Amino acid sequence: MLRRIHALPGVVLALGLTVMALTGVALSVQPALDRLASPAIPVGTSVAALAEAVAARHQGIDSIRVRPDGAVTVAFTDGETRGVERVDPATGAGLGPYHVSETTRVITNLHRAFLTGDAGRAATGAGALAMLVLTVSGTLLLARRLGGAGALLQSIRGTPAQRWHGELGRFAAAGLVLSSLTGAWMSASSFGLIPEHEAAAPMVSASGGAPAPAGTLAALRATDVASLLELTFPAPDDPTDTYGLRTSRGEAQIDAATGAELSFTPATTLDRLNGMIRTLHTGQGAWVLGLVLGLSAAAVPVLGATGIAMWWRRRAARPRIAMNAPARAADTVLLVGSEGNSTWGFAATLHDALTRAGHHVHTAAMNDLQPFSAVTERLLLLAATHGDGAAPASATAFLSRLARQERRVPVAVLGFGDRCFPHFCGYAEEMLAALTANGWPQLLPMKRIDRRSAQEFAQWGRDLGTVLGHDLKLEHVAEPPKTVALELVEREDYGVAVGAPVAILRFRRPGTDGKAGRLPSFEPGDLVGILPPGHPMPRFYSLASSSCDGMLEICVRLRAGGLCSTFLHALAPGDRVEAFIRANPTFRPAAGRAPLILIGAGAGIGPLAGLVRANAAGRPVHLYWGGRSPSSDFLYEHELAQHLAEKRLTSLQTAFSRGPDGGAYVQDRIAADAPRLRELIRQGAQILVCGGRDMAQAVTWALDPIVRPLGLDLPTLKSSGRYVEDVY
Ligand SMILES: Cc1cc2nc3c(=O)[nH]c(=O)nc-3n(C[C@H](O)[C@H](O)[C@H](O)COP(=O)(O)O)c2cc1C
Repeated sequence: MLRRIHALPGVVLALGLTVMALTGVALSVQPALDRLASPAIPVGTSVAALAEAVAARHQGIDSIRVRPDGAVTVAFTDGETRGVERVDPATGAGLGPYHVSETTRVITNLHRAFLTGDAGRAATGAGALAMLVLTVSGTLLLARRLGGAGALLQSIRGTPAQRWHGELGRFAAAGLVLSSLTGAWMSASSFGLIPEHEAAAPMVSASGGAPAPAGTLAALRATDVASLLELTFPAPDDPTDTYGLRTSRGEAQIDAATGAELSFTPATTLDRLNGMIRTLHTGQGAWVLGLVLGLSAAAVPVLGATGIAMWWRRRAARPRIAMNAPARAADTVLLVGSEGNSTWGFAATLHDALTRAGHHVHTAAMNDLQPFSAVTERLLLLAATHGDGAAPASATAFLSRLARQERRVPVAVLGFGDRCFPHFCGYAEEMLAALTANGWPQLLPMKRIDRRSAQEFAQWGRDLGTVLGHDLKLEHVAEPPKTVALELVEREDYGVAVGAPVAILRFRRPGTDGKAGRLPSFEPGDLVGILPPGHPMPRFYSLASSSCDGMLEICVRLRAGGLCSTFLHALAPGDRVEAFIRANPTFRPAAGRAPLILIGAGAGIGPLAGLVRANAAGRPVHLYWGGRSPSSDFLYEHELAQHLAEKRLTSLQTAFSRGPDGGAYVQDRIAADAPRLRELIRQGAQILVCGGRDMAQAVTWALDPIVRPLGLDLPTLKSSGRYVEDVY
């Protein structure tokens, strides 16, 4: 719901909000320019002295105004000539005619009303409110994603669009809340929805005597120019007319002959509030605030573009569910937890079969769980597992939402996973434990589906049909991933002599006329899915290059009986494979220049070497890597030496289990380097680990005593994104 509140106005109003924001940026620099252009208003100069100095240069004066931008102007009538000039508030000397440039006028009009009068003003008012809703909902979404309000400043992981959106959003949030609240207020008061105080001056009777020179009038002598807003002069041919003196304290009428204060109407709280809101919105008279608000507004176009990119990606990735019943009318609620979208395909098959059997089925992402209606009879949960037994993207908020659900209905959990992972269907199990602990009745015992097995899914469908009292045939045909052909151009072989063959394989996209084609976009640490010939199930490998390197590189260890690794190891230059890219945004270096500690073993060096290669900016990067023998499987040996010389790599520690020095593992190097690693972690270093599960486990044991004295532990580092793993 919150995401919809954020995404819908964001996508629909992006263009209008961008116009308002960019014009706001242009106007925000005006107070600083005005501050430079206008002489400072002195303290200690009386309004009387200023009025007298100005009166000496003109035949008739209508008013002296101190404008919100700090300029002091005089409206005068000299015979037939009327005009407005800027004056020096200290001396009353003329500084030339006052005018607002045509450009500023157009920008202001665009900002306030899209150049279209009242309708435009109403639209910008609604835009300000929408911006407020977007900022507040965006902050709540970010807090939810990072694990609560207390985690709002933690590093943000995800795709580049997600990271830019989150980083800029939290940078600009305070300024945008201020601008949108004050903008909505000003818009409401311009339409009379909030009263703008305009107290009528009381009727007074002036003495009617001959007007005295302005410089002699007591009430004007007692008022400092620093507090002046406006002084209106009496009409020269009307002896009963008075001076009108408006200051921040209120409005007074002054007798033109005696200088006595005939009336005083104090400024109300509403007057002061309106003035303060105008200053907070425009920054006029507060130029630093103006610049801060301008910087916040400058983030809006980027927030709009990245927000639309994220929305489009999510929309395009999700399969269409035909005949999706609204939640309030559904007897069956089917929720999906998926990262790579394949579980959505199973959900669509189940949804169709249940709908054909006469059920009203509402299918949605697990994060979009809504309170059940009175007609809801059952809940079906289809959940994949990602990370290391973790929730997939569309289920991260599910368990906390489930805890708020009042009604319990019978529930069936179907886990999707891969038996090769130690936490097979770990997230589905975590979910089941939470459901059981909270007293949810089970519709069916939990089932785990290995590697998207259509047979296991069909079997579960039969069991579900038995419980529902009718046949349920689930014939799922997995949609094949959209692949591209890749051609092997180069291979390097290692490790044969030590019984651990590893190949570095470099592919290109075949193009026309023998030229390379355009590779899909990817970064080191993303995954490439490769379909072994005749097998629909892809195998995933971590990428050791970025698409900017002009080739796709992977490091593959030959596994005994491994279908895909055997296929890849048999490839010769010129051979082709069918492949697709799967982003792996959690395994990325955090933005900034904090040191990186890269730890890996064997073929796990692939993505780490790719990260080092991409470090042209010379960020401190320390690599710990373990192999078997320096003479047989020292992967990337020459390239790493070059990276050290070019400062892409700061330090390299290797460990060889069959080395000449008796053998050591990467965790031994870590333990031996404890003081240096502790110092790097104290400086905010991020740790990225890639390789086999046993190595990763041994690394956590070696690191734990290193981080403890810093008041840290690995779960904390993991949850803040400072310890990330790509483990297989
Ligand atoms: C990076 C990655 C990590 C995974 N981690 C696990 C895991 O810890 N346990 C598990 O059983 N399956 C794991 N899997 C397998 C997925 O759960 C399985 O492929 C599932 O069908 C994916 O569904 P989805 O495409 O809807 O996200 C992982 C898959 C990937 C790509």
